[in-house]
Amino acid sequence: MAARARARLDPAHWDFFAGGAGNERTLRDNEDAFERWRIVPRVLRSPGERDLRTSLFGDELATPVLVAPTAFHGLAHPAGEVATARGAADVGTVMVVSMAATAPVERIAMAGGPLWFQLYPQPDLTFTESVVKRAEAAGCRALVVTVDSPVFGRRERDLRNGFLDLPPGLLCENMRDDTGRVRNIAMDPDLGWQRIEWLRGVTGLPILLKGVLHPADARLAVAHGVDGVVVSNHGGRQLDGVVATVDALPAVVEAVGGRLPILLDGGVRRGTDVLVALALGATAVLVGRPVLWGLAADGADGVRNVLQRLTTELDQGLALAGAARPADLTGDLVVARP
Ligand SMILES: Cc1cc2nc3c(=O)[nH]c(=O)nc-3n(C[C@H](O)[C@H](O)[C@H](O)COP(=O)(O)O)c2cc1C
Ligand SMILES: CCCCC(=O)C(=O)O
Repeated sequence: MAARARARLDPAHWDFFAGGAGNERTLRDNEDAFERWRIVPRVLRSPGERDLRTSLFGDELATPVLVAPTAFHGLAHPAGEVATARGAADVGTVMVVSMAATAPVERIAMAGGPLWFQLYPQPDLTFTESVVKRAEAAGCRALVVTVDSPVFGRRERDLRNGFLDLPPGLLCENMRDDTGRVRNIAMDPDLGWQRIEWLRGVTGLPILLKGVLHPADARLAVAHGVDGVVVSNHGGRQLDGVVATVDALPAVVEAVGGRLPILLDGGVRRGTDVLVALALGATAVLVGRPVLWGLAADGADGVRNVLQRLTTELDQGLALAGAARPADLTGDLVVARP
């Protein structure tokens, strides 16, 4: 799917989607780290018909594989995020809409599937609040606050390509203010826990923090009353050299101690990767680039295809490991290779 996407994309846009920060160590390591885990299956457990349904914040999803928020789907396919949302809705999972989407959240919502909204809190609080209200009004079911980006990562492919902004005709439609002007997305170096407390007062939606890697931050997330944590390094696009997400997961799971759902993204490319993440304590995973490859290759069908394949592989993996449902995937079913 990646090869088909690459053949279709402008090379600078391929680099924007595929690339990471710095030497791309973390980008590579997210995938490689899954190679270091091995499954220790159970036998004679009569897994029967598997049941992949996953509850999150009161909604039931058909699969624990969600669509990570990624920017600029209009670069991948003319139907952009609307096509992505259709593919996700078809498989019965959540699409997390990026704040940097090239389609308005109201139109993405027309695909009918469950949406969450990803937020970069802006220094302008009045505007930030208006974006949150807009996402709520469009029917988004949770807010995913990206906390790993006080400044933008150094993406050398984009610097080399001179890829700085969207081409004419594409805009960050959810950055329109009440005068109709489209604002630039600001990264806020002053973002701190007080902003999370402020957000808690602004919205009744569940709040997830995306980009937690350190167990101390996971404990603070619990203390601040957030509703979920996404173990993520932004797909290796922010700080290069950061720990791979599946390697960071166990300590975060231990710190949270079951008080919040923990999700993971980064390097999930196979159903067996999902299986390993769930066995290590994640409730669900999100996929970024594979969804973009599906979108670029085949639009909504390609997105559906990618999500369905991961789900089918997970289903088969569950049966072969002796599990009937995600909750049966316990930590004893995986070992780290020496
Ligand atoms: C092209 C691209 C754009 C992204 N845009 C956003 C974004 O707007 N907001 C955000 O929180 N994360 C963004 N991310 C990070 C993803 O949500 C996710 O953390 C990452 O892609 C997961 O890794 P994977 O691509 O290996 O599955 C982006 C990632 C990519 C590849
Ligand atoms: C202003 C767009 C930010 C997109 C993003 O988060 C990424 O490219 O990783």
